[in-house]
Amino acid sequence: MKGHIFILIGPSGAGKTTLANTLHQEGLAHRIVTWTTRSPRPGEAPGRDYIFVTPGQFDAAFHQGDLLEREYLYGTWYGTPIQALSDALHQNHIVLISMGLQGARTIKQRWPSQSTIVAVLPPNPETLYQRLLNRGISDHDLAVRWPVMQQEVNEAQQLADYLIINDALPRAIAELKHIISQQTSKIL
Ligand SMILES: Nc1ncnc2c1ncn2[C@@H]1O[C@H](COP(=O)(O)OP(=O)(O)OP(=O)(O)O)[C@@H](O)[C@H]1O
Ligand SMILES: Nc1nc2c(ncn2[C@@H]2O[C@H](COP(=O)(O)O)[C@@H](O)[C@H]2O)c(=O)[nH]1
Repeated sequence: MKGHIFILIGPSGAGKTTLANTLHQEGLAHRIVTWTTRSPRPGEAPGRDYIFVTPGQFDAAFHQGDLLEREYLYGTWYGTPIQALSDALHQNHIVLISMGLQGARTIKQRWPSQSTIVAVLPPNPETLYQRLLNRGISDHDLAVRWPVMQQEVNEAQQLADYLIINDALPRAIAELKHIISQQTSKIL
């Protein structure tokens, strides 16, 4: 198996999804659609951005063994479908996925030599705050996500193999491509 999983971690709003979507759309990395019990945001499509399910459906999938890991973040469950991820690795894909810290640890333990953790961090807290507002975050979500931001930054820095400061987006994209090239010996 020569596939590789690049896991993006970091606080909410740091730009993990934006970076991942860019490389997915350019055909440079494989997307795994994960499961969540939250509702879609405006512009999100079921099956493309997430598999949106009820807590009951999520629980059933987890207990049937369909999810490799599950993580409770910001009052919501998230989980990775095991079949899709194993298939992608067996097909030698370069997978790029955004995850919470606990999920990243689980994947690293399972595929230590085939996974790389990349922390995506904002240039400063003010910019992060503004990006969350620009994304149209609700007062409730802001109250849940913002207070844990600094702890997420600290823990992400400790866990990651690489760090990207997502200031100017084109630069952050170039850095991510460089990391993937280094780890896989593929020129992106
Ligand atoms: N370099 C950048 N410059 C300006 N805006 C950016 C940049 N990167 C991302 N954004 C914007 O910031 C917002 C948050 O980005 P994104 O949704 O990708 O964050 P995230 O890390 O995936 O968050 P979450 O963990 O909540 O899923 C989005 O509106 C996105 O368009
Ligand atoms: N451990 C996992 N974390 C996941 C998964 N899918 C997404 N996530 C992470 O959840 C937060 C919040 O996402 P949002 O879309 O509600 O803003 C973010 O950090 C994602 O990376 C997963 O399958 N497992």
